[in-house]
Amino acid sequence: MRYISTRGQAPALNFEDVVLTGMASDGGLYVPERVPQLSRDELAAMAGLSYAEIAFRVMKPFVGGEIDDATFRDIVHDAYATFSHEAVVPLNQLDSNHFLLELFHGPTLAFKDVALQLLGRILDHFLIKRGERAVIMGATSGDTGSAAIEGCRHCDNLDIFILHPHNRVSEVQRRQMTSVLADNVFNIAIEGNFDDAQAMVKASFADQAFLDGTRLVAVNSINWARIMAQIVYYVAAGVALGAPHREVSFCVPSANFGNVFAGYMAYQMGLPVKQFVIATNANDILHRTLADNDFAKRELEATLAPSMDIVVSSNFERLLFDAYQRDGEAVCALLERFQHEPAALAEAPLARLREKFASHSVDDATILEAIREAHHRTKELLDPHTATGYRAAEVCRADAATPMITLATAHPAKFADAVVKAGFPGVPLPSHMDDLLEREERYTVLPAELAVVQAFVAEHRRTPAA
Ligand SMILES: Cc1ncc(COP(=O)(O)O)c(C=O)c1O
Ligand SMILES: N[C@@H](CCOP(=O)(O)O)C(=O)O
Repeated sequence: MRYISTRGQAPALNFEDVVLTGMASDGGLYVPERVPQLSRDELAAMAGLSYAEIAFRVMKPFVGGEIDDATFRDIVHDAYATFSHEAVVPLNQLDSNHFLLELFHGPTLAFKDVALQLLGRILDHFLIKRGERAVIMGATSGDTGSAAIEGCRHCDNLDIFILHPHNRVSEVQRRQMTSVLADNVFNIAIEGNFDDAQAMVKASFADQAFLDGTRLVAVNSINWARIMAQIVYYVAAGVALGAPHREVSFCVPSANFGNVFAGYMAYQMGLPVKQFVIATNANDILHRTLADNDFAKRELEATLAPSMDIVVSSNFERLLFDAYQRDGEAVCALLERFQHEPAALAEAPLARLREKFASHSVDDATILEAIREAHHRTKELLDPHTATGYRAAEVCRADAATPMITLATAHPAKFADAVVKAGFPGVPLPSHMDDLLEREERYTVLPAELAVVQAFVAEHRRTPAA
């Protein structure tokens, strides 16, 4: 299996090298050169299998034999044994044809655990095999950070630097990161927003001189392995509800676009999907682009769904690459224009996107209303991100006959503020986090200046210069 860049200029890489990097050297993101196919028989045979077994079968072609089957199976089984629900990602029926796919039963209570429990183990495997050490730099709006720390902290060959926007993540999210006092974990609170943090991480991949030759690895969804692992739950949910014999639809609370892009990959692999609904909060660039071809940055707004407070949505580039029929030059030109001025998609690619994707944007007042409404109708207490999906699914679904699967991306206990604002007394943290609010914290506040952040990373990494 080879991976190519969405901007068409960087060298193609194999699986091992694509996992041990981040962005491509031309500024693009890696995607598989050819999307592996799952036949109807292969899909049908997955019904009733364990999540780990489905994961092994779906991901095996992406690994391309670079980890032997027995080892990869063990890695996958270990990763999903950390989840507190036997089904790993259970489907919860809300009404006759609307389901919640609960992705928050991992160690840090958000969907990021599904990929990061696996990625940490794969990185460990490759680094030990090579006898190499590496530095991780990641940007988080709250959930990726703790999931990455939890997934990678036991890997002695890694130093982990996570940048979160200072005072813009929930208290539980912050403490999940900053109370990990391991020697290889460094939390940096950036005086800026998520876009600032993500831009600094991307700039660090583009010019790695500050690390004197030490390898830099991504844990954000710019890393292909993040997408690969997230494809699995679309397939698992689809076959549980009758695929390949019937179509299903998905509604995905979206921001950096890794999650819904993974669903699109499942569809490209052969899962019959009728419709993808993209739900956004007030940071609605994805909705504006699809609805009005308004691909323009606006000021980032702080909302009740803070993990989706993102304007520059990384993985949209991967979808654009397909919409532009894999014309890397056109994608590059569009994204360079977007960096500096309002942009718009060409007519044909936009029409291609609209064939499969619908979208809806949900403001804070509507998030609270959706939390109350879902609880009234179904007794489920949704977190504010999932609430955007619940509402968007209702507004956008193409028909009532196709099962709609809304992705529940986080546990409500992570977002007590929104839950209380919606009129509920709050939600207890699971027992393994009982004392989270009393644990000692360690983090460093830094200005949103690339040179300052890079100097901090260079100084604190335990990895000696190569
Ligand atoms: C809880 C939660 N929901 C939804 C999202 C959006 O997912 P994505 O960035 O993959 O579009 C995120 C993070 O981005 C998140 O943490
Ligand atoms: N919501 C995310 C933002 C980063 O997204 P990623 O999928 O690219 O890691 C977060 O919680 O950090």
